Amino acid sequence: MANYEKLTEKLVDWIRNKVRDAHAKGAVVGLSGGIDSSVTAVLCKKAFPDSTLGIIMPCYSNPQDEEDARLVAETFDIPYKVVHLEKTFDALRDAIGGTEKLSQDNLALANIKPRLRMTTLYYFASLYNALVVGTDNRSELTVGYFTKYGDGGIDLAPLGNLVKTQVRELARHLGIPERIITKAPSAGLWENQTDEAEMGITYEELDHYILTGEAEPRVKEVVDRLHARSLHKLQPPPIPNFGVE
Ligand SMILES: Nc1ncnc2c1ncn2[C@@H]1O[C@H](COP(=O)(O)OP(=O)(O)OC[C@H]2O[C@@H]([n+]3cccc(C(=O)O)c3)[C@H](O)[C@@H]2O)[C@@H](O)[C@H]1O
Ligand SMILES: Nc1ncnc2c1ncn2[C@@H]1O[C@H](COP(=O)(O)OP(=O)(O)OP(=O)(O)O)[C@@H](O)[C@H]1O
Repeated sequence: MANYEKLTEKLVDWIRNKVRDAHAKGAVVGLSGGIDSSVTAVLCKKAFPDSTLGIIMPCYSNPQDEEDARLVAETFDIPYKVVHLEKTFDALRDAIGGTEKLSQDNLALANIKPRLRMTTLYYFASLYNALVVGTDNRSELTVGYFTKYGDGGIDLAPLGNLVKTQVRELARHLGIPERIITKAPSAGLWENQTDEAEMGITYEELDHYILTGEAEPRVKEVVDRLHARSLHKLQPPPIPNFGVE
């Protein structure tokens, strides 16, 4: 039987130690109204009851997600700020000559959203001498399902060793509202986007493969391909191993 009480204690200690090792004083978390950021924020709140800050950053997002993010902040007494990024997004899109349409066919544009959020989170982290605590889990990290230097631009990844289905169990243990646990995971980069539709596999299939090494050929093909293609996202930028002669 998995012990989520023990895991919670260990993760809370881990966050506290990592933040203290960095001589920082607290945690800043982007609150999307989804399960990963809700769990991360609650763990941070337990680690730093007086210095955890949630930031809600709507950018042409589903209004229900903002409501869910507020619900989590209010339920767990996490102080938060709301920073609207639509105007900034529009200004940048216009300056770089980007097209209007946010869609799967326009990832260059869609990936600006998580990168604006990253910039905002680092502003507050610097202002309050806190670390940016990321929400990426092991399932997403395995297949590179995050934006490089966007939601991948973080200081700590406490959920990075838990697959999505384990994050769900942890969320139940922490008392995250059920409607957040059961809604379809989405990066919210365009209308009606869902993680599973975009990846072409379910989290159940992905997690089973990660945990057991076994999957049907279709799943293996997708995961192995996405994994190989995104390895660069988890490594520092390559530097030549030669200098001037
Ligand atoms: N081999 C290589 N070595 C070094 N760098 C390499 C590279 N190949 C590409 N790159 C660089 O990486 C860039 C592509 O990576 P990236 O910019 O991340 O873009 P990309 O992987 O194409 O898109 C991000 C994916 O993550 C999903 N996402 C985003 C945000 C949140 C979530 C979520 O659910 O949490 C999911 C999103 O829906 C999309 O499928 C290229 O433009 C290039 O600059
Ligand atoms: N509207 C938002 N406001 C604040 N932070 C956001 C917002 N959207 C995304 N984020 C941040 O970026 C992270 C990646 O979010 P995204 O919604 O893309 O997918 P996710 O990995 O399924 O996370 P979650 O389950 O928390 O939604 C979130 O966990 C959150 O920290």
